[in-house]
Amino acid sequence: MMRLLQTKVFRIIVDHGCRCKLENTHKSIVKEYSSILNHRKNTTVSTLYRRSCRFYSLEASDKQAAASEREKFENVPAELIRNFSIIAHVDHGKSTLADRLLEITGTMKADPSNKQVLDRLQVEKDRGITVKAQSVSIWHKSGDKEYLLNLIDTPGHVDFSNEVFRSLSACQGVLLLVDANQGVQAQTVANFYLAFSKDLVILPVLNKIDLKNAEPEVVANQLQALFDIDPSDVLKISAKTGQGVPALLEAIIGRIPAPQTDRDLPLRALIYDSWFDRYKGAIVVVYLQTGQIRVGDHICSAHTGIEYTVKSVGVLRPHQQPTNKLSGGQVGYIQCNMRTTQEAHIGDTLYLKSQPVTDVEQLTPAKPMVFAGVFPLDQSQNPVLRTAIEKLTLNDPAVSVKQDTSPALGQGWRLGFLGLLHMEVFNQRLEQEHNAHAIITAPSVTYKLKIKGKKNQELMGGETIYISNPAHWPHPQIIEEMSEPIVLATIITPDDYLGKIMSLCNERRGIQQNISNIDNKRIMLQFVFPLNEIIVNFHDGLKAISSGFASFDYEDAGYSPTNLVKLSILLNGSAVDELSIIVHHSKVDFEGRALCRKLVEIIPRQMFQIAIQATVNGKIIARETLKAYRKDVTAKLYGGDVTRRTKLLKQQAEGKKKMKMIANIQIPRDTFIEILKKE
Ligand SMILES: Nc1nc2c(ncn2[C@@H]2O[C@H](COP(=O)(O)OP(=O)(O)OP(=O)(O)O)[C@@H](O)[C@H]2O)c(=O)[nH]1
Repeated sequence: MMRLLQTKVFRIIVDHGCRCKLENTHKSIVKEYSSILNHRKNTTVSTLYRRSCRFYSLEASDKQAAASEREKFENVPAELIRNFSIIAHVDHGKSTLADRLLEITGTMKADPSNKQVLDRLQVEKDRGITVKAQSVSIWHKSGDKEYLLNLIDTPGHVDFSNEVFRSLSACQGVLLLVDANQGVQAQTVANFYLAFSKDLVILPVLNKIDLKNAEPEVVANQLQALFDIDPSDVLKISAKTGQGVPALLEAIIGRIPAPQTDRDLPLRALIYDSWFDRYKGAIVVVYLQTGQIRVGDHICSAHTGIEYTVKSVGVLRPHQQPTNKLSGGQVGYIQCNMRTTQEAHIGDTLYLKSQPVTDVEQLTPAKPMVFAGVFPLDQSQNPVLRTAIEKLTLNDPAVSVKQDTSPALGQGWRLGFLGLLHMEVFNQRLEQEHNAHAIITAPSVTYKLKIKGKKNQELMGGETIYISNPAHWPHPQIIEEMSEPIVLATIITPDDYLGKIMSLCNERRGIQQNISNIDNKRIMLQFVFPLNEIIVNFHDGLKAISSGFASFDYEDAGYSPTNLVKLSILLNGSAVDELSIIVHHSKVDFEGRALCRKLVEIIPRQMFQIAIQATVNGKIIARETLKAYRKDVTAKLYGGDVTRRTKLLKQQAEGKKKMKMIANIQIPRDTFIEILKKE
């Protein structure tokens, strides 16, 4: 009977001209019809017929709705478009505001489980931070007009400010979000000046006004004191409860200008983001400055000159929604079979082959600040790691990549990152998104060295070289001058913590430049720091001594003369260059002792004793001894089941896989980073 009914159901569908669908999606139709089939005992064939007709007429109306929405996207006039980013200090509520905007405009159903939906990467969910800017197109009705709002949720952490910078090239305005409880923080200042320098309209928005400690008036006054923002222009919202968000939507429409574009001019599509799709290759996210682009168009890259045929275009909702064309002023994606990561160049402009354009806008590429070696656990995993790095750098173009080799770790790469968090996130994404496991060496900055007069070793006399790998540090006798990268840092703190923060800055060789009051409780400090003093642990240290209240941001400030030495590590007499670091001469003894102490903690005891020594120019300055010990994991087992013993030994073997054999010593793969983390 069941068979008969099923057959009838499918025949009915076939009779309604859905043969193709039936044949193609047999399983899914059975699933979709399961509710009908579940009631089959009491259902007549004619009821099934009626239900199936309703089902398909519903599907047809869905299709119609999708087609009319596609048309809406294709025909939206530029005057009805608003392109903006949400920028703010870490945790001031950007992603939560994006959630509310999606809900209030009906792009996403209101549901308490909708939390930071634009933070789609696993690493973002794990860490609760945004690391990747995410664009989304939403419709909003205001009066009798429907507007297309293209919003970009950006990261807040200083290491990802490059994402903010790129996103701003697709915008005419920004929402500068400030937590009404915490007030203006270091990244608020940095983000304000970034948007200001790009001549964007800035909508100041105070968030979290639902919190009982919120002080919207005080924070509005801070904005006035620092940025000359009129307090009456400041909007007050709670991204969590939605309070004030409808008024914010009206302000976006009223105060942010529509993009200035001419759709009759030749196409100029600025690439500001990209990602890699396993089946479709590189997909680029573009802002159309002028012109139009359609599926089937022949386009060229201004950067590489390579030609492509457009396979698909569309908008991000935030999933990909295909359209037939994109027009000037719009933000959307283009898939055109770009095969390699180098082809999808951020800041590149795509134009129509038939209408070449010149003088294209260029986005300055991000400048990596921190460098580290990345090596496979064993050389057989080299191809996997290479592919993973290639794909990930497409999604994270701020990472620079160069081939590298190390005597102990083999063939690998030297990667440049914007900061330590960026490096950790990249490593986590390699593992989570590409299942590629790597050893990452201690991060270092790029030093500038001038080599003495005549030709020395491989180097030319008088030559200036840049060294980011301590293993390549030349002999001190041939160095004439050395300088290190410095940064101008901004710290904002309640005045109670000023004393402790000053001593931390002095300890890190900071030189004070400026101090000013933001209001009667908060102070803004500016310091120049050597970059290598703040890449590891400075931010955490600052947070710890200020109970989380101080915030920190920095920008590149060039190079400054210095006096540095290479601190090398010997394990049982063998130099392990991968563990060496460059330190200021005033800190050599302290750092040498700290490094040896750390290594004793990190390296597991082994069958033999290990001498750990720190040396500078061949002179030993610190030593620790790691005693011999064999961990017998089965020691606690008295007789019993042999499978239990094998299981323990297997677990021990798995643990060993995470180690690297260097100078005959098993070293855990995270040693290289752990040693730099100060106690
Ligand atoms: N009470 C209250 N909490 C809020 C509000 N907006 C955001 N939050 C909370 O603040 C925390 C940070 O919010 P996010 O939206 O992740 O902040 P973000 O600025 O996107 O963070 P990053 O992207 O990491 O810089 C979360 O715990 C939110 O629930 C608000 O209006 N009121």
